[in-house]
Amino acid sequence: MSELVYFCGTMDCGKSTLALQIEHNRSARGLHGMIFTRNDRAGTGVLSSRLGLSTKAVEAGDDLDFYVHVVDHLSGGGRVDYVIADEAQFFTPEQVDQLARVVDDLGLDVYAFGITTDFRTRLFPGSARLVELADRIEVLQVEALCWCGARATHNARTVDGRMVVEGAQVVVGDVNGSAGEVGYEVLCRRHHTRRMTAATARAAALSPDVLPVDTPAARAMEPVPDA
Ligand SMILES: Nc1ncnc2c1ncn2[C@@H]1O[C@H](COP(=O)(O)OP(=O)(O)O)[C@@H](O)[C@H]1O
Ligand SMILES: Cc1cn([C@H]2C[C@H](O)[C@@H](COP(=O)(O)O)O2)c(=O)[nH]c1=O
Repeated sequence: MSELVYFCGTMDCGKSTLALQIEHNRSARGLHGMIFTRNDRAGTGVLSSRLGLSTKAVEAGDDLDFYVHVVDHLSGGGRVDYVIADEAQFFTPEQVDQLARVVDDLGLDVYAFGITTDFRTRLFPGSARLVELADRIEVLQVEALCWCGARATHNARTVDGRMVVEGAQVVVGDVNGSAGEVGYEVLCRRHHTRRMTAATARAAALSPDVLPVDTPAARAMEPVPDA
């Protein structure tokens, strides 16, 4: 039975890497995948992972109909055995309906990958529709970690290491943004709620106004004395 599977997690937890592994394993057995992405950091028409691997992909703008695209390919004599769709949070809800139709009407497995919530902890429209429609939701098992060592569950948007809570829902970027630019940092819920990033926690730990806290995480934040 074919399935719509939604693989989700925070930024930087290995979603694109898993997408590339699924593609590798299936193509190594002679199967043909159709690969889509949208707004990958590496550029248009490419699905890339931070491990350095990448593959060509169809850029899925708002006007792309996934179902029509796959049907057109099959009608032209092409072969499609499964579909991979990365950065699925950026898809429209209608596009997620089209992915479900690829499963139900064409009998193909669809593997979608994306973050569920934005920097304000709100669902992306595409992710919400995936949660509503997916046959299976898989949370990635490689945990991204908050600076405190807890499992990271939320994505913070940062500028110069400080969390920001205003701005457009979609701003393409990476963890560890450069100075003055929008970046992202994954945090546990407690530190997302307190708007405490690694940089602000470090600044607070160094401040003479703050009482010393003796926890492993606090010790890890302490400056290393000169040798
Ligand atoms: N230098 C490295 N050595 C080992 N693993 C790395 C390295 N750089 C990144 N990674 C792994 O890659 C993951 C990010 O993979 P990626 O597929 O780009 O994430 P996502 O698509 O979820 O944002 C990190 O969580 C880490 O596990
Ligand atoms: C939280 C959040 C993220 N984004 C962008 C930033 C990246 O370009 C992608 C996520 O990519 P990854 O492969 O999962 O690291 O989403 C955004 O536009 N808005 C946000 O709120």
